[in-house]
Amino acid sequence: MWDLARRYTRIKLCEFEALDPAYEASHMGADALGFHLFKHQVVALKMERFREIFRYLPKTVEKVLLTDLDFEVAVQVVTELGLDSVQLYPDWSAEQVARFRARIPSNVRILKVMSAQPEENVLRDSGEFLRHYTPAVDGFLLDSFRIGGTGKTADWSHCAAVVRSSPLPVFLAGGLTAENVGEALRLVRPFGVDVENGVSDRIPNGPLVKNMTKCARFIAAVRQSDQLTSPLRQSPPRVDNRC
Ligand SMILES: O=C(O)c1ccccc1NCC(=O)[C@H](O)[C@H](O)COP(=O)(O)O
Repeated sequence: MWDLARRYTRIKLCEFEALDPAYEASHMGADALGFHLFKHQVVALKMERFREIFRYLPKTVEKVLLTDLDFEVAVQVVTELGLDSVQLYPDWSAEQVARFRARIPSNVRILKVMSAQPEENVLRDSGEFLRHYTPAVDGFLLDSFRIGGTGKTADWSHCAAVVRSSPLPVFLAGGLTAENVGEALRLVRPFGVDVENGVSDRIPNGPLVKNMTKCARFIAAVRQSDQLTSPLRQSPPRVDNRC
């Protein structure tokens, strides 16, 4: 579990494919970094790449695998990679998630992805969704859409209602930037925030690459908002003493 007594907004930056940006982001103050491994990708190749990156990251930075892999492959990958968390896309039942948890290292946190479009969720009623998965997971990642990386924001009043009714920590994702994250935090008050497009640049006809200036501005905006919105919010511990 996260140390919930430490009241600062957890910052999760996605998606990392190379060592340099991951290393820099983790020393810049990101709490968690997201690594994508989806079914259509070559599992062995990506595992090799991630292993190489993980060798150089501070242990205190949470390494999160985003995945839609089938059950047995996911167990193997999560077990072998030495991750801190897994962000699950498959719509396994809570019972299946519990079986998954029993097969992976006990320190690995499970985040269940939830769409802010209720009709995209396996259980359309948000309350029912939260109740179903709460016993099996450690938190939720509430994204604007079922398929992430859209760069689009959701209805933040709906997200705020989800956060209020969730017994577990919720990460807000979808279209966040250094410019709008303060407002998102004020309205939604999530446990953490997740961002991809807002800290990246699109290579024309190519992939997203991390823009380290945008990463730094995003982290600074979250920390500034923590100071402004709640006197109870604290600064995060140093990078070598984080939880
Ligand atoms: O990022 C993707 O391309 C992606 C594809 C399929 C499933 C999930 C994906 N990303 C998940 C994330 O957690 C993103 O960080 C999240 O959707 C926020 O993205 P953005 O709106 O670009 O900030």
